[in-house]
Amino acid sequence: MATVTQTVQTQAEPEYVYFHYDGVWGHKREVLKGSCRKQTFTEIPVVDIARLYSQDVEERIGVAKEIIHACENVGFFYIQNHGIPQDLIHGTLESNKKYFNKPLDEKMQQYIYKSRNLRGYEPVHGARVDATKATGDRKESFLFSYDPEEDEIVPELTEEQRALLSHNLWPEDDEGFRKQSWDYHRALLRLARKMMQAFALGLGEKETYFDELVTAPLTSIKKIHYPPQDLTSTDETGIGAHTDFVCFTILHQDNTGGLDVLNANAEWVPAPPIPGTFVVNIGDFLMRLTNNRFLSTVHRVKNVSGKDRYSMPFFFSFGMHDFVSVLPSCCGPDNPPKYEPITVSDYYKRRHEIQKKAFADRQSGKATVYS
Ligand SMILES: O=C(O)CCC(=O)C(=O)O
Ligand SMILES: [Fe+2]
Repeated sequence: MATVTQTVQTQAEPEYVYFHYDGVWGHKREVLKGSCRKQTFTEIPVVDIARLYSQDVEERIGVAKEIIHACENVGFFYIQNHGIPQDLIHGTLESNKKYFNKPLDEKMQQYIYKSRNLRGYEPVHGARVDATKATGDRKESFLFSYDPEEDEIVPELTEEQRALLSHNLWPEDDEGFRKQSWDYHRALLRLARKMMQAFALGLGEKETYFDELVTAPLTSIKKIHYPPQDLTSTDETGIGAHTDFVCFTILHQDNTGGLDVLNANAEWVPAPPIPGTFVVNIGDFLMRLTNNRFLSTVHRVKNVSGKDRYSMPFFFSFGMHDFVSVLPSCCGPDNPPKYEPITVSDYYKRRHEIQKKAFADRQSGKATVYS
């Protein structure tokens, strides 16, 4: 007698990676396997930007094209030969460490919720990017933002424009920390403006296309200290998976490692430290401006090294008062603008409201449950 064997095909449940995007946690990407896998990156490209400083525009265009390729395909890339002196970086990292070594009550004098617009110090577990983690991010940070008086060329601003600027909360009696921070900021601002010119060139615009939008840009430097994570806890993370909401970020990471970047198959690709480089990543605002041509890529930090990790993202956006629409070179009859024009100020106001509400919900014990 013949036996009939019945095979029951069980469909595997899809797996997802969750992340924080556009101010909220809960966005997800399916982990793609087998024939469903897409063509996507498996490493982060390195771009040598020395030729951006060449007198020959063709040389500059060559680098700009490499940069655009990375923005479209990865949204993350290292820059090499960027021109920022190593001793300036080293001095700034040392002064950051000194700051984080101060007693907590001294640092809490600059608590971000004492400031009007979230500038200053945020303690360990103060932020919780990954809402599935009960304890919050295992990191402390100090954030300060653009001050026109500290720019190489002080921009002329109306009273109304000045009113939109941030108010930084500096530690009293620590002139050295403040001075070091602005020296580093000035150097990074010069580099960021250069990068903006490269984006313009690579997109086929005039090199100076964005110059007027970056005379008084919204910038922030976040000095971060990640103490070693508790390896026995599944609840610990350095910073949860997220996208940055600015135009782009120039990140300095020390040699500890722990930064991961999410590709289209929802695999985590490491972005290990490469001496002498910065990591540049595209944020939501530049993705918006390029009608999604540039990728604002999800990333996270897990500090499982057993050591302290120090990093410094420099976040860069246009001026607060600037009204920005999707770039003409990134839309057309078959590709209409996906986004309304918006001022940077309104865009940020919305994001800050979301952040303040999330903080208030946490304080009042209101829980959000994610599957
Ligand atoms: O610390 C890092 O390497 C990344 C930090 C980061 O992604 C952020 O602050 O947005
Ligand atoms: Fe980030």
